[in-house]
Amino acid sequence: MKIVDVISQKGKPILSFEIIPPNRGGSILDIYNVVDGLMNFSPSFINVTKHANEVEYLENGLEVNKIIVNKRPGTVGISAALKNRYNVDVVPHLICVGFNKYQLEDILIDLHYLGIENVFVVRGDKNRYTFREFDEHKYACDLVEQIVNLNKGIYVYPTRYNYSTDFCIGVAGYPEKHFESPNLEKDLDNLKLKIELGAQFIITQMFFDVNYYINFLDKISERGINVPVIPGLKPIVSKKSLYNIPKSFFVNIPKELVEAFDEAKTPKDEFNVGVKHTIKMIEELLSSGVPGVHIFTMGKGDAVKEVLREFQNVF
Ligand SMILES: NC(=O)C1=CN([C@@H]2O[C@H](COP(=O)(O)OP(=O)(O)OC[C@H]3O[C@@H](n4cnc5c(N)ncnc54)[C@H](O)[C@@H]3O)[C@@H](O)[C@H]2O)C=CC1
Ligand SMILES: Nc1nc(=O)c2c([nH]1)NC[C@@H]1CN(c3ccc(C(=O)N[C@@H](CCC(=O)O)C(=O)O)cc3)CN21
Repeated sequence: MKIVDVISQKGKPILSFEIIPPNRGGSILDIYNVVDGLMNFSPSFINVTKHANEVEYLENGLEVNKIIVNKRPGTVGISAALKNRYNVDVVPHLICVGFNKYQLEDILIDLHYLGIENVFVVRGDKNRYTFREFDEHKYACDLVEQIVNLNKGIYVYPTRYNYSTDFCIGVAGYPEKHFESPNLEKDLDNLKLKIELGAQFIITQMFFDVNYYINFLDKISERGINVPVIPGLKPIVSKKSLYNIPKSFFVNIPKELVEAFDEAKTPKDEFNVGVKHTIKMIEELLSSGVPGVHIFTMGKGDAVKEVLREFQNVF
Protein backbone atom coordinates (compact mmCIF):
# COMPACT_ATOMS: atom_id res chain seq x y z
CA MET A 1 0.00 0.00 0.00
CA LYS A 2 1.11 3.59 -0.48
CA ILE A 3 2.52 5.14 2.70
CA VAL A 4 0.11 8.07 2.46
CA ASP A 5 -2.83 5.62 2.37
CA VAL A 6 -1.38 3.58 5.25
CA ILE A 7 -1.25 6.80 7.31
CA SER A 8 -4.74 7.96 6.43
CA GLN A 9 -6.35 4.53 6.94
CA LYS A 10 -4.62 3.35 10.12
CA GLY A 11 -6.58 5.59 12.51
CA LYS A 12 -3.65 5.73 14.95
CA PRO A 13 0.05 6.60 14.72
CA ILE A 14 2.08 4.24 12.56
CA LEU A 15 5.40 2.68 13.45
CA SER A 16 8.15 2.19 10.88
CA PHE A 17 11.75 1.04 10.87
CA GLU A 18 14.81 1.75 8.78
CA ILE A 19 17.47 -0.84 8.11
CA ILE A 20 20.83 -0.64 6.39
CA PRO A 21 22.03 -3.42 4.03
CA PRO A 22 24.89 -5.55 5.41
CA ASN A 23 28.45 -4.73 4.43
CA ARG A 24 29.45 -6.40 1.16
CA GLY A 25 29.99 -10.09 1.84
CA GLY A 26 27.60 -10.06 4.81
CA SER A 27 24.48 -12.16 5.20
CA ILE A 28 20.79 -11.34 4.94
CA LEU A 29 20.38 -13.52 8.04
CA ASP A 30 21.75 -10.57 10.04
CA ILE A 31 18.84 -8.51 8.74
CA TYR A 32 16.32 -11.27 9.46
CA ASN A 33 17.70 -11.65 12.99
CA VAL A 34 16.95 -8.00 13.73
CA VAL A 35 13.67 -7.71 11.83
CA ASP A 36 12.26 -11.05 13.15
CA GLY A 37 12.42 -9.58 16.65
CA LEU A 38 10.84 -6.29 15.58
CA MET A 39 7.85 -7.64 13.65
CA ASN A 40 5.93 -8.28 16.91
CA PHE A 41 5.61 -4.51 17.17
CA SER A 42 3.57 -4.43 13.91
CA PRO A 43 5.51 -1.89 11.84
CA SER A 44 3.58 -0.44 8.92
CA PHE A 45 6.65 -0.20 6.71
CA ILE A 46 10.40 -0.73 6.58
CA ASN A 47 12.87 1.54 4.77
CA VAL A 48 16.02 0.06 3.27
CA THR A 49 18.85 2.55 2.77
CA LYS A 50 20.95 2.88 -0.38
CA HIS A 51 24.64 3.73 -0.37
CA ALA A 52 26.92 5.31 -2.90
CA ASN A 53 29.46 3.45 -5.01
CA GLU A 54 33.06 4.09 -4.07
CA VAL A 55 36.23 4.34 -6.13
CA GLU A 56 39.11 2.12 -5.01
CA TYR A 57 42.58 1.54 -6.34
CA LEU A 58 43.76 -2.07 -6.06
CA GLU A 59 47.44 -2.91 -6.42
CA ASN A 60 47.88 -5.76 -8.88
CA GLY A 61 51.54 -6.59 -9.32
CA LEU A 62 53.08 -3.71 -11.21
CA GLU A 63 49.69 -2.26 -12.06
CA VAL A 64 47.18 -0.32 -10.04
CA ASN A 65 43.59 -1.07 -11.05
CA LYS A 66 40.77 1.34 -10.47
CA ILE A 67 37.54 -0.37 -9.40
CA ILE A 68 34.11 0.90 -8.49
CA VAL A 69 32.59 -0.98 -5.62
CA ASN A 70 29.47 -0.73 -3.53
CA LYS A 71 30.25 -1.51 0.11
CA ARG A 72 26.57 -2.07 0.94
CA PRO A 73 24.79 -3.42 -2.13
CA GLY A 74 21.41 -5.12 -2.05
CA THR A 75 18.77 -2.45 -1.44
CA VAL A 76 16.35 -3.80 -4.05
CA GLY A 77 16.90 -7.47 -3.18
CA ILE A 78 16.58 -6.90 0.56
CA SER A 79 13.41 -4.83 0.06
CA ALA A 80 11.83 -7.64 -1.98
CA ALA A 81 12.97 -10.29 0.51
CA LEU A 82 11.45 -8.37 3.46
CA LYS A 83 8.20 -7.77 1.58
CA ASN A 84 7.86 -11.51 0.89
CA ARG A 85 9.04 -12.81 4.24
CA TYR A 86 6.96 -10.50 6.44
CA ASN A 87 4.22 -9.32 4.09
CA VAL A 88 5.09 -5.74 5.08
CA ASP A 89 5.30 -2.58 2.97
CA VAL A 90 8.86 -1.66 2.10
CA VAL A 91 10.37 1.66 1.13
CA PRO A 92 13.68 1.27 -0.71
CA HIS A 93 15.87 4.36 -0.89
CA LEU A 94 17.12 5.71 -4.21
CA ILE A 95 20.11 8.04 -4.39
CA CYS A 96 21.30 10.39 -7.10
CA VAL A 97 25.05 10.34 -6.51
CA GLY A 98 26.85 7.83 -8.71
CA PHE A 99 23.88 6.95 -10.91
CA ASN A 100 22.61 8.36 -14.16
CA LYS A 101 18.91 8.69 -14.95
CA TYR A 102 18.92 5.59 -17.17
CA GLN A 103 20.33 3.40 -14.40
CA LEU A 104 17.81 4.86 -11.95
CA GLU A 105 15.02 4.17 -14.43
CA ASP A 106 16.05 0.49 -14.56
CA ILE A 107 15.98 0.26 -10.74
CA LEU A 108 12.51 1.82 -10.75
CA ILE A 109 11.34 -0.71 -13.36
CA ASP A 110 12.61 -3.55 -11.14
CA LEU A 111 10.81 -2.10 -8.10
CA HIS A 112 7.63 -1.79 -10.12
CA TYR A 113 7.88 -5.43 -11.30
CA LEU A 114 8.36 -6.46 -7.66
CA GLY A 115 5.11 -4.74 -6.64
CA ILE A 116 6.94 -2.18 -4.49
CA GLU A 117 4.79 0.94 -4.37
CA ASN A 118 6.91 3.38 -2.36
CA VAL A 119 10.35 4.89 -2.75
CA PHE A 120 12.38 7.27 -0.61
CA VAL A 121 14.37 9.71 -2.70
CA VAL A 122 17.57 11.31 -1.43
CA ARG A 123 20.54 12.89 -3.10
CA GLY A 124 23.08 10.68 -1.31
CA ASP A 125 26.15 11.37 0.77
CA LYS A 126 29.33 12.56 -0.91
CA ASN A 127 32.87 12.09 0.30
CA ARG A 128 36.28 11.92 -1.34
CA TYR A 129 35.80 8.24 -2.20
CA THR A 130 32.30 8.57 -3.65
CA PHE A 131 32.03 7.56 -7.30
CA ARG A 132 30.29 10.32 -9.26
CA GLU A 133 28.50 9.74 -12.56
CA PHE A 134 29.16 12.72 -14.84
CA ASP A 135 25.51 13.26 -15.72
CA GLU A 136 23.90 12.31 -12.41
CA HIS A 137 20.99 14.30 -10.96
CA LYS A 138 22.29 17.20 -8.89
CA TYR A 139 19.54 17.27 -6.24
CA ALA A 140 16.88 14.94 -4.86
CA CYS A 141 14.19 17.15 -6.47
CA ASP A 142 15.48 16.17 -9.93
CA LEU A 143 14.97 12.48 -9.16
CA VAL A 144 11.52 13.24 -7.71
CA GLU A 145 10.70 14.84 -11.07
CA GLN A 146 11.97 11.77 -12.97
CA ILE A 147 9.75 9.44 -10.91
CA VAL A 148 6.69 11.69 -11.22
CA ASN A 149 7.24 11.56 -14.99
CA LEU A 150 7.54 7.76 -14.91
CA ASN A 151 4.23 7.72 -13.01
CA LYS A 152 2.80 9.48 -16.08
CA GLY A 153 4.41 6.97 -18.46
CA ILE A 154 7.21 9.35 -19.46
CA TYR A 155 10.45 7.37 -19.58
CA VAL A 156 13.89 8.99 -19.87
CA TYR A 157 14.88 6.24 -22.29
CA PRO A 158 12.51 6.51 -25.26
CA THR A 159 10.23 3.48 -25.43
CA ARG A 160 7.34 2.22 -27.57
CA TYR A 161 5.14 1.26 -24.61
CA ASN A 162 5.04 4.04 -21.97
CA TYR A 163 3.45 1.91 -19.24
CA SER A 164 2.92 4.12 -16.15
CA THR A 165 4.23 3.33 -12.69
CA ASP A 166 2.45 4.54 -9.56
CA PHE A 167 5.09 5.24 -6.93
CA CYS A 168 4.39 7.12 -3.73
CA ILE A 169 7.50 9.23 -3.07
CA GLY A 170 9.01 10.16 0.29
CA VAL A 171 11.79 12.71 0.82
CA ALA A 172 14.07 13.80 3.66
CA GLY A 173 13.50 16.91 5.81
CA TYR A 174 16.01 18.41 8.23
CA PRO A 175 14.60 19.94 11.43
CA GLU A 176 18.06 21.43 12.17
CA LYS A 177 18.67 22.18 8.42
CA HIS A 178 20.83 20.16 6.02
CA PHE A 179 24.47 20.84 6.79
CA GLU A 180 25.29 22.21 3.34
CA SER A 181 22.44 24.71 3.39
CA PRO A 182 23.30 28.31 4.35
CA ASN A 183 20.23 28.52 6.60
CA LEU A 184 17.02 26.70 7.51
CA GLU A 185 14.89 29.01 5.33
CA LYS A 186 16.85 28.15 2.18
CA ASP A 187 16.71 24.44 3.03
CA LEU A 188 12.92 24.72 3.51
CA ASP A 189 12.59 26.32 0.06
CA ASN A 190 14.22 23.20 -1.35
CA LEU A 191 11.98 20.93 0.72
CA LYS A 192 8.97 22.81 -0.59
CA LEU A 193 10.19 22.32 -4.14
CA LYS A 194 10.39 18.52 -3.61
CA ILE A 195 6.77 18.52 -2.38
CA GLU A 196 5.55 20.79 -5.18
CA LEU A 197 7.15 18.45 -7.69
CA GLY A 198 5.17 15.52 -6.27
CA ALA A 199 6.77 14.02 -3.14
CA GLN A 200 3.96 12.91 -0.81
CA PHE A 201 5.54 12.38 2.58
CA ILE A 202 8.58 13.49 4.59
CA ILE A 203 10.73 11.50 6.99
CA THR A 204 12.96 13.72 9.09
CA GLN A 205 16.62 13.43 9.82
CA MET A 206 17.22 12.22 13.36
CA PHE A 207 16.94 14.83 16.12
CA PHE A 208 17.29 14.55 19.88
CA ASP A 209 15.11 17.38 21.16
CA VAL A 210 11.42 17.32 20.22
CA ASN A 211 11.38 21.13 20.05
CA TYR A 212 13.35 20.96 16.78
CA TYR A 213 10.56 18.86 15.27
CA ILE A 214 7.79 21.14 16.58
CA ASN A 215 9.51 24.29 15.26
CA PHE A 216 10.14 22.57 11.94
CA LEU A 217 6.45 21.65 11.62
CA ASP A 218 5.45 25.26 12.35
CA LYS A 219 7.85 26.55 9.69
CA ILE A 220 6.81 24.12 7.01
CA SER A 221 3.10 24.62 7.59
CA GLU A 222 3.67 28.41 7.33
CA ARG A 223 5.02 27.62 3.87
CA GLY A 224 1.93 25.66 2.91
CA ILE A 225 3.55 22.22 3.06
CA ASN A 226 0.88 19.88 4.38
CA VAL A 227 2.12 16.35 3.70
CA PRO A 228 2.72 13.96 6.64
CA VAL A 229 6.05 14.59 8.40
CA ILE A 230 7.21 11.42 10.13
CA PRO A 231 9.87 12.01 12.79
CA GLY A 232 13.04 9.91 12.41
CA LEU A 233 14.45 8.68 15.71
CA LYS A 234 17.75 7.06 16.54
CA PRO A 235 18.32 5.56 19.99
CA ILE A 236 21.86 6.51 21.04
CA VAL A 237 22.95 3.81 23.43
CA SER A 238 26.68 4.36 23.85
CA LYS A 239 29.02 7.25 24.57
CA LYS A 240 30.92 6.36 21.40
CA SER A 241 27.76 6.87 19.36
CA LEU A 242 27.01 10.10 21.25
CA TYR A 243 30.22 11.58 19.90
CA ASN A 244 30.02 9.99 16.41
CA ILE A 245 26.44 10.93 15.59
CA PRO A 246 27.02 14.72 15.36
CA LYS A 247 30.01 14.10 13.09
CA SER A 248 28.01 11.88 10.73
CA PHE A 249 24.64 13.62 10.78
CA PHE A 250 25.34 17.25 11.82
CA VAL A 251 22.76 17.26 14.61
CA ASN A 252 22.84 18.71 18.12
CA ILE A 253 22.60 16.62 21.26
CA PRO A 254 20.78 18.37 24.14
CA LYS A 255 22.69 19.19 27.32
CA GLU A 256 20.59 16.86 29.53
CA LEU A 257 21.33 13.86 27.34
CA VAL A 258 25.08 14.56 27.29
CA GLU A 259 25.04 14.99 31.08
CA ALA A 260 23.14 11.74 31.55
CA PHE A 261 25.76 9.95 29.46
CA ASP A 262 28.54 11.61 31.47
CA GLU A 263 27.05 10.09 34.62
CA ALA A 264 26.73 6.60 33.12
CA LYS A 265 29.38 4.27 34.56
CA THR A 266 28.82 1.03 32.66
CA PRO A 267 27.71 0.09 29.11
CA LYS A 268 24.41 -1.03 30.67
CA ASP A 269 23.97 2.46 32.21
CA GLU A 270 24.66 4.02 28.78
CA PHE A 271 22.11 1.69 27.18
CA ASN A 272 19.51 2.68 29.79
CA VAL A 273 20.17 6.41 29.31
CA GLY A 274 19.60 6.11 25.54
CA VAL A 275 16.48 3.96 25.91
CA LYS A 276 14.99 6.33 28.49
CA HIS A 277 15.63 9.38 26.31
CA THR A 278 14.06 7.74 23.25
CA ILE A 279 10.98 6.71 25.28
CA LYS A 280 10.60 10.30 26.51
CA MET A 281 10.89 11.67 22.96
CA ILE A 282 8.26 9.23 21.63
CA GLU A 283 5.88 10.16 24.47
CA GLU A 284 6.31 13.87 23.65
CA LEU A 285 5.89 13.25 19.92
CA LEU A 286 2.74 11.16 20.41
CA SER A 287 1.19 13.88 22.53
CA SER A 288 1.92 16.43 19.81
CA GLY A 289 -0.08 14.30 17.34
CA VAL A 290 2.53 12.85 14.98
CA PRO A 291 1.44 10.69 12.00
CA GLY A 292 3.89 8.04 13.12
CA VAL A 293 7.34 7.30 14.47
CA HIS A 294 10.20 6.09 12.26
CA ILE A 295 13.10 4.38 14.02
CA PHE A 296 16.59 4.03 12.55
CA THR A 297 17.21 0.53 13.89
CA MET A 298 20.69 0.14 12.39
CA GLY A 299 22.45 -2.49 14.51
CA LYS A 300 20.40 -1.47 17.56
CA GLY A 301 17.58 -4.05 17.58
CA ASP A 302 17.83 -4.65 21.35
CA ALA A 303 17.50 -0.96 22.19
CA VAL A 304 14.56 -0.56 19.82
CA LYS A 305 12.76 -3.53 21.41
CA GLU A 306 13.39 -2.15 24.89
CA VAL A 307 11.95 1.24 23.84
CA LEU A 308 8.90 -0.21 22.13
CA ARG A 309 7.94 -2.40 25.07
CA GLU A 310 6.71 0.88 26.61
CA PHE A 311 4.29 1.43 23.73
CA GLN A 312 2.31 -1.84 23.47
CA ASN A 313 -0.93 -1.29 21.54
CA VAL A 314 -0.06 2.36 20.79
CA PHE A 315 0.86 1.74 17.14
N1 LIG B 1 21.65 6.88 2.11
C1 LIG B 1 20.44 7.09 2.56
O1 LIG B 1 19.58 6.19 2.55
C2 LIG B 1 20.07 8.44 3.11
C3 LIG B 1 20.88 9.51 2.92
N2 LIG B 1 20.55 10.77 3.38
C4 LIG B 1 21.46 11.89 3.14
O2 LIG B 1 20.99 13.18 3.38
C5 LIG B 1 21.65 14.14 2.53
C6 LIG B 1 20.85 15.02 1.63
O3 LIG B 1 19.88 14.35 0.89
P1 LIG B 1 18.61 15.11 0.41
O4 LIG B 1 18.01 15.81 1.55
O5 LIG B 1 17.80 14.17 -0.36
O6 LIG B 1 19.25 16.15 -0.62
P2 LIG B 1 18.65 17.40 -1.38
O7 LIG B 1 19.12 17.30 -2.79
O8 LIG B 1 17.21 17.59 -1.16
O9 LIG B 1 19.43 18.59 -0.66
C7 LIG B 1 20.83 18.56 -0.53
C8 LIG B 1 21.34 19.98 -0.28
O10 LIG B 1 21.18 20.78 -1.45
C9 LIG B 1 20.26 21.85 -1.21
N3 LIG B 1 19.36 21.89 -2.37
C10 LIG B 1 18.37 21.00 -2.67
N4 LIG B 1 17.76 21.33 -3.83
C11 LIG B 1 18.36 22.45 -4.28
C12 LIG B 1 18.21 23.27 -5.44
N5 LIG B 1 17.27 22.97 -6.36
N6 LIG B 1 19.01 24.34 -5.59
C13 LIG B 1 19.93 24.63 -4.65
N7 LIG B 1 20.16 23.89 -3.54
C14 LIG B 1 19.38 22.81 -3.35
C15 LIG B 1 19.54 21.50 0.09
O11 LIG B 1 19.14 22.64 0.80
C16 LIG B 1 20.58 20.71 0.83
O12 LIG B 1 21.49 21.54 1.49
C17 LIG B 1 22.48 13.42 1.70
O13 LIG B 1 23.69 13.59 2.29
C18 LIG B 1 21.79 12.07 1.75
O14 LIG B 1 22.63 11.05 1.38
C19 LIG B 1 19.39 10.97 4.03
C20 LIG B 1 18.53 9.95 4.26
C21 LIG B 1 18.83 8.62 3.86
N1 LIG C 1 23.60 12.04 5.90
C1 LIG C 1 22.83 10.96 6.08
N2 LIG C 1 23.19 9.81 5.49
C2 LIG C 1 22.42 8.71 5.64
O1 LIG C 1 22.75 7.66 5.03
C3 LIG C 1 21.25 8.79 6.43
C4 LIG C 1 20.92 10.00 7.03
N3 LIG C 1 21.74 11.07 6.86
N4 LIG C 1 19.80 10.16 7.75
C5 LIG C 1 18.75 9.24 7.62
C6 LIG C 1 19.23 7.87 7.50
C7 LIG C 1 19.68 7.33 8.84
N5 LIG C 1 20.82 6.55 8.52
C8 LIG C 1 21.59 5.95 9.51
C9 LIG C 1 22.75 5.29 9.19
C10 LIG C 1 23.51 4.68 10.19
C11 LIG C 1 23.08 4.76 11.51
C12 LIG C 1 23.83 4.14 12.61
O2 LIG C 1 23.26 3.75 13.56
N6 LIG C 1 25.14 4.03 12.50
C13 LIG C 1 26.06 3.42 13.48
C14 LIG C 1 27.25 4.33 13.52
C15 LIG C 1 26.84 5.71 13.80
C16 LIG C 1 27.93 6.41 14.47
O3 LIG C 1 28.13 6.13 15.66
O4 LIG C 1 28.55 7.22 13.78
C17 LIG C 1 25.67 3.32 14.91
O5 LIG C 1 26.10 2.33 15.52
O6 LIG C 1 25.05 4.18 15.50
C18 LIG C 1 21.92 5.42 11.81
C19 LIG C 1 21.19 6.01 10.82
C20 LIG C 1 21.01 6.47 7.09
N7 LIG C 1 20.41 7.70 6.63
